[in-house]
Amino acid sequence: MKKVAISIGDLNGIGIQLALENHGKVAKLIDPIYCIDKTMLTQAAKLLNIGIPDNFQTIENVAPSFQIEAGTISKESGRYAYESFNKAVIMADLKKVDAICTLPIHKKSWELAGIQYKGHTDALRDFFDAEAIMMLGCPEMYVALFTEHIPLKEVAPSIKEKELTRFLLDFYKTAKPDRTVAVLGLNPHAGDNGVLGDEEKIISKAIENANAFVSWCGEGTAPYEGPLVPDVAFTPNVRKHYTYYVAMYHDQGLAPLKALHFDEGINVSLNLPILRTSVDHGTAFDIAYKGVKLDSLSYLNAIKYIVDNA
Ligand SMILES: NC(=O)c1ccc[n+]([C@@H]2O[C@H](COP(=O)([O-])OP(=O)(O)OC[C@H]3O[C@@H](n4cnc5c(N)ncnc54)[C@H](O)[C@@H]3O)[C@@H](O)[C@H]2O)c1
Ligand SMILES: N[C@H](C(=O)O)[C@H](O)COP(=O)(O)O
Repeated sequence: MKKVAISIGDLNGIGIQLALENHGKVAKLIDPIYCIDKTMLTQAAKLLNIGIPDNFQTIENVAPSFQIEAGTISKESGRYAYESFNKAVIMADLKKVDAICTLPIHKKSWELAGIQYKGHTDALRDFFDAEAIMMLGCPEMYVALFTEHIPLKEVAPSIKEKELTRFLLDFYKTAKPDRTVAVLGLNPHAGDNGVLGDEEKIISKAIENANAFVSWCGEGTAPYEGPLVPDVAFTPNVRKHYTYYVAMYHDQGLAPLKALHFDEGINVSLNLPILRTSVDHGTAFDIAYKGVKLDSLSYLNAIKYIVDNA
């Protein structure tokens, strides 16, 4: 069975409930090591009124203990979530585990804790000095993000031929798409022949470059198509032609993905020396520690992806 380090996410959120409630199912698929100290686990389990399974394997000295405050942004919780993630990454880097699965963190809590990263992907990029790619989805549809956690106003200037070509080659190499990949335009109507913007010229050139490199290597012909008009790219008819999409920015790709596949979708970090998967949802502070029945499909699918790919 694969050994997997599970970082516990923001303890003021729903991650720990997901971990405890699904441990029985998860332990049938993998050998999980939860990156949480016994004291914090006991506190959370008591608040949730959930028993701790006998074989719930934890680690010690993750970070200083703190008082859990359900649904609250806090620097203590942010620090704990980050250290939990850090421990999981180190275990994977040292090959103590085969992969990591991350439960959700809160970005503001990380910021309050003085953490310079916007999320896990960003931190992994720095840790491994590698151009990690954020891909979310499920077997029906995967979306890779060319830009991710940056303000919208910075998206257009970030679209550069060399960087996008590199991204497309990295994505081809690590996602190993088995169908043609759709690359979205940036502007309304993909610029409408330059009437509404011209970043599509750069996108077209990067697609041309990536396709030429791939076919020059004898790997196949033209894995990429585009730039597609973004507002029709996810209509039912167009989706019949594609499983993989490359979006130019976060909400361009994740709004349609989460509208269609929020429950079952997962997050995978590609182009790294380790495998990391995650749920596609956040900390859900609005329902944390309230006895609400959670949807566990994303978490279970994130574990299953590791079983199939680690
Ligand atoms: N993998 C991650 O670490 C990750 C992923 C996405 C968002 N986030 C972060 O989480 C924080 C909160 O984000 P948000 O409020 O925009 O999104 P969210 O996904 O936390 O919540 C959106 C809605 O979905 C519901 N929901 C989410 N997961 C659920 C589940 N498993 N079962 C039932 N209902 C569920 C919530 O109650 C809420 O109504 C932000 O800081 C965000 O950046 C982290
Ligand atoms: N963009 C992701 C999502 O919406 O699910 C999320 O913020 C997680 O990002 P990291 O994988 O960098 O934590």
